[in-house]
Amino acid sequence: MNLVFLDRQTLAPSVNLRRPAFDHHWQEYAETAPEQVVQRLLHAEVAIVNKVKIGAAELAKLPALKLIALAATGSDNVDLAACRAAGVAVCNIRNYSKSAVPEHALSLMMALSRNLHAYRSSVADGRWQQAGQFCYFDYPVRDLKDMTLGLIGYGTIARDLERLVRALGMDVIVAARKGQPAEPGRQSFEHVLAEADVISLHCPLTADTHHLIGEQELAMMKPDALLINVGRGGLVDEEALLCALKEQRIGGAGFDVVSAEPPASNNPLMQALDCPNFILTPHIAWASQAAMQRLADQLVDNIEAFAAGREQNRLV
Ligand SMILES: NC(=O)c1ccc[n+]([C@@H]2O[C@H](COP(=O)([O-])OP(=O)(O)OC[C@H]3O[C@@H](n4cnc5c(N)ncnc54)[C@H](O)[C@@H]3O)[C@@H](O)[C@H]2O)c1
Ligand SMILES: O=C(O)[C@H](O)CO
Repeated sequence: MNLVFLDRQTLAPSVNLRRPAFDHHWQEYAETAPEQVVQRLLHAEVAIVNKVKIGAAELAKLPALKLIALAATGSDNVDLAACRAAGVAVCNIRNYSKSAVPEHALSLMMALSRNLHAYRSSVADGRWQQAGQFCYFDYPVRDLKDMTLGLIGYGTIARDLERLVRALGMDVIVAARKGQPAEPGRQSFEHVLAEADVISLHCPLTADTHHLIGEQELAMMKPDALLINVGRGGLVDEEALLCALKEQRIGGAGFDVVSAEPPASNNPLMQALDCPNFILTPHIAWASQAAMQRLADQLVDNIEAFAAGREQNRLV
């Protein structure tokens, strides 16, 4: 079996990626540009990708391909419908980041609610020396205790985040899918937007969730609410968020993801970086050594399962 990993560099060099325990030929590339995908996968039965895009146009030219093994939970870079139509199986990685990503989301929430970023910058700028007393109050400092977290998407990561924040004394409400009514355990999407002090996004990026949060939704949020996005960039209309931040219509935003990564310098969120209440990290919520190693082990498990004729973590 020919296995080709198109973007090996998306896993840190410290990760031990064992070779599958069956006869195979392994080829890996540090990175792959869109125009190189077909040529590199021409003889591959198994394509391994983290973020390289594979769509209907590529699949049409890859008759040998049998499996796309995602080195990620998110599958928005692969056209699942086209894979189904082409008879190409797809599997992803599950549960590997259930500590890492919730901890990152919580870090963003804490940093924003206490304005750590703004205070750190002002200390660096000499503001403390000018304060004339032992402290100063340029930015609000808020406790998460007694705040309400609104979860959009309630899978592995969201449930672990819920466990963490409940220990801090936060209340948690979970949104029903947009356009669907409230049901036991789920409040309507609009109710969650209006009631939560912190909104955190944990659903996949699909046609249904693209720009789930836009101008209208931002306007429904409390004026001091925080928006956390460790899911996917496309979930939020970035222009609308930039306006809301600049016009101080929301309390702050903590993002680990943007719509195109790495972001172009004209990405709206790059223009939000001078807002003291906006924090952007470079898609590293998942990237603890422990989580990445779990991902790498599960990636090879998935491929071995496929080779043995077992369905494991299959999306298609
Ligand atoms: N920033 C990072 O480093 C990082 C790491 C891992 C995962 N992620 C992202 O986080 C997402 C969630 O990961 P997970 O492990 O919790 O996945 P999961 O599959 O366990 O949970 C996703 C949840 O979203 C729900 N959902 C699907 N469509 C929805 C919709 N239209 N509206 C509301 N909910 C919807 C699903 O029912 C499911 O409960 C992934 O899809 C990925 O995009 C980011
Ligand atoms: O979806 C995921 O698992 C993260 O984005 C890392 O690839």
